[in-house]
Amino acid sequence: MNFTTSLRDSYAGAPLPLHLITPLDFRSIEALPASHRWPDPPGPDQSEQPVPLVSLGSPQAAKILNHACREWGVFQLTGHDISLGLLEDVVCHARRLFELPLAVKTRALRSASGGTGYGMARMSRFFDKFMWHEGFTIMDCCSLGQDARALWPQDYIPFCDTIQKYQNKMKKLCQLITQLILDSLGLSPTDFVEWSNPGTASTALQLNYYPPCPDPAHAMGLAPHTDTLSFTVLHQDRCAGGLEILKGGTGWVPAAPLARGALVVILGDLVHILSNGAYASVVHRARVPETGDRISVAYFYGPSMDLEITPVAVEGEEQRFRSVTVKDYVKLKEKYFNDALSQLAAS
Ligand SMILES: C=C1C[C@]23C[C@H]1CC[C@H]2[C@@]12CCC[C@@](C)(C(=O)O1)[C@H]2[C@@H]3C(=O)O
Ligand SMILES: O=C(O)CCC(=O)C(=O)O
Ligand SMILES: [Fe+2]
Repeated sequence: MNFTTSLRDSYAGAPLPLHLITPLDFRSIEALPASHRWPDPPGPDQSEQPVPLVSLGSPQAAKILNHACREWGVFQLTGHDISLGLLEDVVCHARRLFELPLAVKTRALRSASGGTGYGMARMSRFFDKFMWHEGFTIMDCCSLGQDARALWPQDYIPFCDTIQKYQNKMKKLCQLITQLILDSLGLSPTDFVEWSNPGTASTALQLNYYPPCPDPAHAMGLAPHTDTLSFTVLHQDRCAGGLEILKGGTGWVPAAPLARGALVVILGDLVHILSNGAYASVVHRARVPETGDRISVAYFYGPSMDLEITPVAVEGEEQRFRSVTVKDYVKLKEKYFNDALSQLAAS
């Protein structure tokens, strides 16, 4: 018997009402409804420098990574072994999924107390406006098969195969990224075993779809948030109108891929806690493109739900956060959302 909580179980606690799960039938909408109209979001601050680029294998990689984690909380990654072909396949399957009629997609609707399947972003309940967005969340092999069969009863295998291949590749890449981050924080190989055990890692894959929008300037793709786990590896299908990060709490900086196949690594709250705030999780949002639609594929990676995280304080610095297990932090985030980290502040 295994009593370890999975990421999936952790989201089963607080049931959500259906109107916070089922997206709008975006294709049938001709004007932006008031429910989806956001007060003018400030445009990006184009004067900023571009997000730092870490090229795996380059002699500069460790140095740039350290700088990027300290100053930005985000970096672009090239030199990884995820092929362009696989990245394109995943986007292609995501598109096939989101192009299904709403009635078919809702056959795989996330349940009120579930973490996986089709629906709005989980965080929707923390905002009074709705986002111009549909998502599909995958947390482990069982839910994948079940949800894919609900969508394509006869033809679910190609989708599952591609997703599984992507998850396997991403998991290996994330182990490597974890190693780089931990090394750069001066942690030991023992810590690495705990933080990146592929057998107990907490992972989730999220397909994001931003449909064509009648009024992109007043719509919000994904509202500002930080990601919960250690970090997120994001693939974007286009080079404009997408991810923006909040730099230094002031301006929104676009983080479109700098090269074909460049992935964006977004630091999450668990690395923020571990690094005692030195590698801060970065607030980010997604805009809606001016024309056409947009797809992004986010892979969330973290350690076992049972791992207790204790901040590593450097140079006699005070410990800024209390120690917390991953599962307790996930609960705090579900309750307090963007205030979860301050709930953890050491008194
Ligand atoms: C492992 C994760 C990470 C989740 C929850 C769960 C599965 C879905 C992820 C997202 C995806 C969209 C933004 C976010 C804020 C959301 O609402 O759902 C993410 C959240 C988090 O990073 O907190
Ligand atoms: O679509 C994007 O660019 C952002 C996606 C994101 O932030 C997420 O899935 O958590
Ligand atoms: Fe995110």
